[in-house]
Amino acid sequence: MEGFSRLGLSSWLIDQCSQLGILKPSPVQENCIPPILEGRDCMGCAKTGSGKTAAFVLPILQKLSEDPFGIFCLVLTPTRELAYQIAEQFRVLGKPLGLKDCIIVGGMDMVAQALELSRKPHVVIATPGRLADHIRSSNTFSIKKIRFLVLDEADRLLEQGCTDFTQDLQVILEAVPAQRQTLLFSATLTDTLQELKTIAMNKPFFWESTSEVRTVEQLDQRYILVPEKVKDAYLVHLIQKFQDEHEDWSIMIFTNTCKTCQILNMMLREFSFPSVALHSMMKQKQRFAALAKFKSSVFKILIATDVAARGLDIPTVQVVINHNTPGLPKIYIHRVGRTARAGRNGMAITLVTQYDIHLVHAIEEQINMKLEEFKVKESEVLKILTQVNVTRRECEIKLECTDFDEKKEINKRKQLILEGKDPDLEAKRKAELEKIKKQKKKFKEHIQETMQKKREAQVRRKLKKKRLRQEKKAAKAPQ
Ligand SMILES: Nc1ncnc2c1ncn2[C@@H]1O[C@H](COP(=O)(O)OP(=O)(O)OP(=O)(O)O)[C@@H](O)[C@H]1O
Repeated sequence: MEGFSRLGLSSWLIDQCSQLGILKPSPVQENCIPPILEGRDCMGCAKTGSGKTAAFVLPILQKLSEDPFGIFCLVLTPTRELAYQIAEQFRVLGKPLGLKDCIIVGGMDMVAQALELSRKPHVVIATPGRLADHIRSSNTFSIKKIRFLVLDEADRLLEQGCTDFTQDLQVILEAVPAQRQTLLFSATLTDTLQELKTIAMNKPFFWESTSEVRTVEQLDQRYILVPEKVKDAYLVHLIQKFQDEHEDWSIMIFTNTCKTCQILNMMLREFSFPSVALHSMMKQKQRFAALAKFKSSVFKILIATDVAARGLDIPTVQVVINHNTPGLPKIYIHRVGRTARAGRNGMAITLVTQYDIHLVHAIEEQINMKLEEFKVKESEVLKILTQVNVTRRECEIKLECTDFDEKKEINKRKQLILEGKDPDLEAKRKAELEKIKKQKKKFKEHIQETMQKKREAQVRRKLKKKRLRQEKKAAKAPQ
């Protein structure tokens, strides 16, 4: 208990912490809570599962208890599930305050959210897209007086990845006061440090854990080198092995696309594995239900896209399997961070094909350690290979009979409309770009072909000259 009071936190907060089993501050809490309580902006970069959420929730609650009003704090986070998780921490730790929170995420009823916002909750936890929509369309609430702005997974919010938050972020930053405390947290802040400094301008306090290795010590990191065609058989074999060898087990599997996620889930269920999928093509209610069932161990396997890669705190996860090697080391760090949290042990296994070896090298360079090979009896895998591949193909055919691809197309169109673009015009533009690309490729190939022909002709000419010289020499030589 001594630890937290030394940081300047009140006894009621320390009592709340102990109810969650938080007895001693973790390094990120120890280092970031005092400057936040002093009123400084803060950027905290610490490993996955090291307690970054409480590092900002605790000092905010302390400040809120001293001068309570709504809306006091705005937390932005990249995914809907993460918003609910953060809200839960605020709720539990802030219970004695009678804390009112409000979650503003996409996929949920906008009118109900607008009503909740108008009731001036103390804390708003939001994904940028939906909050920006509310700011654009409603004048029944204001975030002009907030004291705290938190960007959780701050580097992701600034990235222009497949979901680009930057425009929405701009709208939000224009709606919050310049006089505020800004707190930025992530396990991977360093790449976006300069951009982050433009958001946290109040002489930010920057803290980064000093350890050389960027993943947690308790995490056993392995790889299996597999040909693409036998990947699924390896996956099924690995799951079977964990099921056979462990009483209490729970696995998260990451895939690169919604479709693969869906197909693999169907396939695992064909093999009677207790699995459930989580990806952005699912309805929000299904997403929450899937996560809740996995958290409560009704399902032991969660198969997900990178929508679940960051922040989710599910202590029971013992193993993370990367069905594809992540293209960016940062994504790898967050994915494998879903296990071995808060001092627990865990294992991460990455399936690597011959085409992904350079990606593994990039990951190893970033995390500053080598992955070890996970030994598997190949003969065991070969026994199930045909059955697994046939089952997968059957699942693919089943999925083709549904409107999955169509839905994807509709979602894409919806997204473009939300971004203020005309989907048909965009399709035309894309087709034109494709055409130009093809023409360029053809032109390049044509040039390469011409150059090659020239080179060959040159070689032929040289050889001919050489031959002629030799023939002349031979003719001149005495018989
Ligand atoms: N001081 C502490 N002692 C023990 N457990 C803690 C402490 N602080 C937080 N925890 C617990 O550790 C777990 C991980 O915390 P949290 O989700 O905040 O990690 P994180 O650093 O935000 O991870 P990520 O980078 O993956 O988002 C949670 O279950 C939390 O309740």
